[in-house]
Amino acid sequence: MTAPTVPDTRPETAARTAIEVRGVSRWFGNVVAVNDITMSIGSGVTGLLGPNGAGKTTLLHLMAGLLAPSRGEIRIGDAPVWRNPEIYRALGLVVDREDTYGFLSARELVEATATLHRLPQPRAAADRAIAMVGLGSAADRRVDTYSKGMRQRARVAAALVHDPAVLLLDEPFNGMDPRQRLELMELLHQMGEAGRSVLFSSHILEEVEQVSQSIQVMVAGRLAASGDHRAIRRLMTQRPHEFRLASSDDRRLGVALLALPSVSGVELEPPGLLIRASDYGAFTLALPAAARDAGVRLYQVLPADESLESVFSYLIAG
Ligand SMILES: Nc1ncnc2c1ncn2[C@@H]1O[C@H](COP(=O)(O)OP(=O)(O)OP(=O)(O)O)[C@@H](O)[C@H]1O
Repeated sequence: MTAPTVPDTRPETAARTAIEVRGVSRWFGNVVAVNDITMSIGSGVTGLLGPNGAGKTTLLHLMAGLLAPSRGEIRIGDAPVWRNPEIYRALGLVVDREDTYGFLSARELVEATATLHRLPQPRAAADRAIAMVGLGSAADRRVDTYSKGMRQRARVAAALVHDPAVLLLDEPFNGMDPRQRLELMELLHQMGEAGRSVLFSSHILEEVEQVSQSIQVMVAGRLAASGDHRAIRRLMTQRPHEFRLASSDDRRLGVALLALPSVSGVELEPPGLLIRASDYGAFTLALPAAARDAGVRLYQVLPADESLESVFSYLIAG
């Protein structure tokens, strides 16, 4: 039997520590949850974007060594993840479940985690992690008296206590209010800036593009796209799209819009207009000027097929 490889987690090598996913599939009976994924995650913040059921949780659990790949391999740094408990020195995971012991304070929770990691000074490590997530003043209160955002912070502190080079978070923004969301985004950003590889899953593009340097899009178990937020936004907006418009003169507006290169169809559908645009981004940019030039006042512009599923199915079809 070969000895488990210990990944190098010194801060100066963290920037090089990447998660390498090579040809990984995972199936559960007949369900293929992750289908032949190859990706490489470097330092900084990466968003794993996909609709419900895309396979994000399964992929994160594979990366965290909690699940065996049915095929392929995942490595962190130079070390395989599966059957390699040493990997947990380099890895922190925040799962998508409210499974914190409510009777503990955040400090007790984080210190217990530090002890499990056999850190030499668990108390000091817990204090550091709690300060990082900004829970200082509430750290000695029971976790079940916290808001959802505070509980999430406590769980992030526990995942961070051993200063891992890689942090994985499953839907960390779920159920948070806008302020808590911003605070957590700032924290992820700081951790990425410090050279860690931070990967978090989400089904909301706006959330992912605000904080991620790079985005991996998963649909139906497959990697559908990857790139920086501009490239992904472009992919999602330069696509055919339908809009419903209401205006002071729909007929006149319809004629004016037909002249736009980004418009491929116009139908008068009282009480408004149905527009088929060949390019979402170009159309939304051109619309206000076209209406103004035609002397028409716009009352309403509604995307007619804005569901995330339609965006994602376009991506896999494309
Ligand atoms: N233990 C399991 N047994 C059987 N099927 C599973 C299991 N875990 C996941 N699946 C299936 O694999 C697919 C991917 O699920 P997964 O939870 O990874 O997706 P997800 O993108 O995280 O979605 P969500 O955001 O809804 O959790 C789904 O069809 C799911 O039903």
